[in-house]
Amino acid sequence: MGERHSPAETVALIAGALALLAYALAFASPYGLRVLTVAGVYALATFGFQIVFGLGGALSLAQGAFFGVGAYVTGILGSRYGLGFEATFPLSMLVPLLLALPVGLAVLRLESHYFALATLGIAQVLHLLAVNLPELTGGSNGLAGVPAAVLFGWAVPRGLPMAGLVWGLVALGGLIGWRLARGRLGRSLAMLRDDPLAAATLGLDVGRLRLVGFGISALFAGAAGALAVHTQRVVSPEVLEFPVMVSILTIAIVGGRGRMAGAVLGAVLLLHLPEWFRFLERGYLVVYGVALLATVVLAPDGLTGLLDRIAARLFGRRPRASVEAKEPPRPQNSPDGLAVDDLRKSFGGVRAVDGVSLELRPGSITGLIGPNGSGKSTVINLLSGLERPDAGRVRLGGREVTGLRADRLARAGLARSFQAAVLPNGAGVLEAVAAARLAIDPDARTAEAHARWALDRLGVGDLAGQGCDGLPAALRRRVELARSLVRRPAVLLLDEPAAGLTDGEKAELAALLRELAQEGVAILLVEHDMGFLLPLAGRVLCLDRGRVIYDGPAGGVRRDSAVAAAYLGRAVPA
Ligand SMILES: Nc1ncnc2c1ncn2[C@@H]1O[C@H](COP(=O)(O)OP(=O)(O)OP(=O)(O)O)[C@@H](O)[C@H]1O
Repeated sequence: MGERHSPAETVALIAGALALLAYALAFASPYGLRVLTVAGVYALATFGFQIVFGLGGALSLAQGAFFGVGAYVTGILGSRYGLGFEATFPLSMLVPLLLALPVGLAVLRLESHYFALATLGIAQVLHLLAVNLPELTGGSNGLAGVPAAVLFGWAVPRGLPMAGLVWGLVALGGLIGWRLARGRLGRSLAMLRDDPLAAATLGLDVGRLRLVGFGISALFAGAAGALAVHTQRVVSPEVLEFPVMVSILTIAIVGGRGRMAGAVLGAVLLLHLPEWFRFLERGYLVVYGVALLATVVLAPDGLTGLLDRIAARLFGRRPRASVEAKEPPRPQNSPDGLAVDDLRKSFGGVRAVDGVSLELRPGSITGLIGPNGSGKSTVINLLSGLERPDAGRVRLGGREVTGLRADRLARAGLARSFQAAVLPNGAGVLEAVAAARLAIDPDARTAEAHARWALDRLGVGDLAGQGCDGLPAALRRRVELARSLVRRPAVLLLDEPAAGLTDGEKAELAALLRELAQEGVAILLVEHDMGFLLPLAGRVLCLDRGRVIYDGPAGGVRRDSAVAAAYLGRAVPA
């Protein structure tokens, strides 16, 4: 999170760079230099893939295709039109980007496996085009005699100069990729990787973020494709075939998902393995397969993850710089709260929500009860934008917001919790809470200071340095609530926040909710636990099969015959 490299990481980076330099200058044969150059090309292509796939979790199988497009743009413009590197290189990045944007708009909202297939389709269409447009592409033979990269009038020869050019661009690309990954984009992408719906309820525009990631991946792939052609001096449909994609995917996974250093490490290793095991001849593939399997099984976070763990064991974990708590500013709370009129939603034949009207006034706590399956969660999903209503109107702060997307509603001041608290896998607690302000604070340190304030307010400030994984359910709920609180919402929708809490914890939660209401937040509380809910809520609505069967003061719920009938066979919960 916005932090610099640790000393150990810096030493490792410098040592790695020096080792590569020494090898290139003193030991590498011309052939060895060529392998090293190609490794650099693949590292560059993988930087982009680390952003879209490693961080964003979108398995884009178009990365190989963008690489191929970049290669063809340089090949065609260089060999047919005699354009120099200063023109072909940027165009080799731009054309894949121009391809990625419309394609991305069309396919990025698909579910992950359909998205992977759709992007694979792009690669196949491009391959067909490359083979079947011989006037332009040279057909299946491709184009030979692509000129050297001409830089400031100097034709960069193969060997050391070309290796220098490629690795110089790898250093630059790696730095840009690292900054992107550590910055707001990378942190946002990492938040939506595991649970895009939850990320949207924090105000992140999932579609736009993925599109930006996809576009960046195309830029990197195009740059790599251009350099590949200058290294090989030929371009053929092979650059658009699946092995390129498989190599990029393997490099990312072996090196470590989402890590720029992983892309470099993975590329150098993967390109050199065949050379090191060449003496095994055909047996090499078995060794390669076994090495790959071993890495995936033994180092699931890749080689960089493994190195991290070794470093942590040797030097101990880095103590987190302690973060000063800072109260996030309150936005102008919407004076009118949330007003819902005749909301309806059916799933097939099931009328999950059937004409619900309610009003959440600033400073009020409203309870929503009903037997299992009566539509309570669906109401919250409709109000938070995760489902679109079939009919009805919703106004937030006096503004019509019916059918608005979850991220827009979140940015308009609405926050929600889930029945099972959703926290990002592998993230630290402070990081997870700070991430809830990604849509508000561009600066990570400010977001962390606000996150610390929210955790303190929930009495779990001491969790700040811990990871989310493995937290007990009650603490997960508090951390999730901190993620709502840190955004200073005007309207807070809570789905069974007291489930699984001890009596003491419930009392603390009740006190906090009262405080929030006093500050002007409008709260909707879905709850089965009447002992918790009724003393808190001013007003209670009871749903049965999607309809409101009680709407009145909390005190009247237990005496109401319709409520009793809805819970027939079960007593109205204690
Ligand atoms: N995505 C969906 N697709 C199909 N049916 C759904 C969907 N979501 C909810 N339903 C149905 O809508 C009805 C209301 O469900 P909902 O989860 O809103 O109830 P609930 O009151 O929150 O229940 P619980 O107290 O068990 O959480 C149920 O019959 C449920 O099966």
